[in-house]
Amino acid sequence: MERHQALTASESTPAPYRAFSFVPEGARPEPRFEPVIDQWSLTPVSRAAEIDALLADGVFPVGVMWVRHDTLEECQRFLMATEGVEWIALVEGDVWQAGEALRRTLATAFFDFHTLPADGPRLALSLGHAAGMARLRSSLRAGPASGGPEAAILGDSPPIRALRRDLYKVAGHDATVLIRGESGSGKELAAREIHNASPRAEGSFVAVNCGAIPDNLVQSELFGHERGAFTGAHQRRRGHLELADGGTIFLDEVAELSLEHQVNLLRVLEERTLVRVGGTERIPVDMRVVAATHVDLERAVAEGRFREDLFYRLNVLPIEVPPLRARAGDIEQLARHFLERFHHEQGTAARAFSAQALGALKRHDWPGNIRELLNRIQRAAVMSDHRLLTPADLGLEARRLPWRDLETLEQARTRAERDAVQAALVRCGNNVSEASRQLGVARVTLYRLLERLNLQQ
Ligand SMILES: Nc1ncnc2c1ncn2[C@@H]1O[C@H](COP(=O)(O)OP(=O)(O)OP(=O)(O)O)[C@@H](O)[C@H]1O
Repeated sequence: MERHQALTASESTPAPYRAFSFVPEGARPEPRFEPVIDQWSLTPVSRAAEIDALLADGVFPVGVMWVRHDTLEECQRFLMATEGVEWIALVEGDVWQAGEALRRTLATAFFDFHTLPADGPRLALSLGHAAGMARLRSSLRAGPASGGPEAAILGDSPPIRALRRDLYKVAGHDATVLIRGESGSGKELAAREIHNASPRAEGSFVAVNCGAIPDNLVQSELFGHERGAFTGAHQRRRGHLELADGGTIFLDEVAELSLEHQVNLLRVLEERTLVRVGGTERIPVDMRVVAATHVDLERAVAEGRFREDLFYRLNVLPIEVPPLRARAGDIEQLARHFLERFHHEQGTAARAFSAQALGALKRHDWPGNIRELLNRIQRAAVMSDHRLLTPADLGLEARRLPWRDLETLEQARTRAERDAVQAALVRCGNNVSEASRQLGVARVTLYRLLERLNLQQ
C-alpha cells in the first residue's frame, strides 16, 4: 500500500500513543493529507482549553499542527496558548520557498517540521522525541517542591552572597529593577526571589519571555484583547501586564521588543494604565516591574535598537547576576543538588560524580551557565545506568592535547565540530532547531553533521 495516502491515523490498527492535532480554521476543509503515523493516533483539538482535560486522559503533550503562511497567525496564537505542548509542524509546499515569517516560526517555535505528504515512520520518530522532550521540560518547569531548597538561589560563593544581599535590598522597594546577566545564569530565579521577599509576595509573579513572542502577537499578549478584536479572538482575554496586577511582572529578554512595542511599554510604565487591543477603556494596573536582558543595553541604545527613555525607566535598580564561571566555588554544590533531584524525581541510577567528573565540571567554561549544568547533568543521569557519572557521561571528556598527540587537520576539524555540536545541543536541551540557529547552520545541515559525526539524537 502506498504510504502517503489520505487516511486518518485512527482508521489504521489501534495505536497505543495519542497526540493532538490542530488544523487552523483558515485551513479547513484542508488538509488533504492526514498522515498514517505508526503507533500514534491523533486527537483533534480546536481550542487551547481542551488540552488540559485531554492530557489527564493519557494523551502525550505533543501534537501536529497544519501550518500555512495564510494561517500562520492563528497557529502562532495557538502555540502561545499551549505552552506545555511540543508541536510538530506539517507544512504544505516548499519550506525553503516560504516567507521569512513562516520559516522563522518553524525554526523557533516548533519541535520539528515535516512537509506534506508526511512520511509516517519519520513522523512517529519525531513525535516520540517530542514526547520525551515535553516530559523533560515539564519536569524542569515543575521545579522544586514548594519550600524545597531550590525555591531559593543556591550557592555560597562570594559573588552569589553579594547577589543575595542586593536582591533583598531591592525587594523592599517598589521601584523597577533591571537584571543583567548571561543566558541561563539565573536571572528569572533572581526576579522570583525579589518578588518572594517583597511586600507583593502574596500577589502573582507573571514571567514573560519577550523574545519568545512573535512580534505580531506582543501587543495582545502583553495588553490583552477584547472579544472580536481580531479573527480568532472569541473571548476577552487579559494580558500578562493585567494579570500581574497586585504582583510582579517579569519581562525577560526585554531588549527583544521592537521599538514600536518599547513605546507602548514605556507608556504603561509611565501612566500605570493600559488599553486592551480592540478596547477603549484605560485599565489601571498596579504592578512591580522587573526586567532582564543578556544584551548590552547601553550599546543597544547607542545603536538605536533600544529606546533611551525606556532604558532609564527600567534601569532604576540595576542588578548583575554573575556567570557560573565567576563562581566556580558553587559548581560542586549545584551539580550534587541537581543530580540528587533527578534521582528522586525520575528514579535515575546515578547518585554521585567520579573524581574525574568533578574535575571536568570545575574546569569547564560554562557558556550556557546554570541551564547548561542542569541539562548536562539531566542528560547524563537519564542516559547512564551506573551509580557514578564520568566526564564522558557529562560530555566533558578530557581534551587531547594536539601538540602531544599529533592529529591531522581533518581530525582536528572533526573534533572541533563534534565539540561545538554537542555543546549547542546540551545548551538547547536537544532542540535541533534552536541548536542549528546558535551554530549558524540550517537544520538540515545540522542533521547531516549529526549523522556524519555519529551523534544521532
Ligand atoms: N543559583 C541557582 N541555584 C539553583 N538553580 C539555579 C540557580 N540559578 C539558576 N538556576 C536554575 O537554572 C536554570 C536557568 O535559570 P534562569 O531561567 O533563572 O536563567 P536566566 O538567566 O533567566 O536565563 P535566560 O537568560 O535564558 O532567560 C533554571 O532552571 C533555574 O532554576
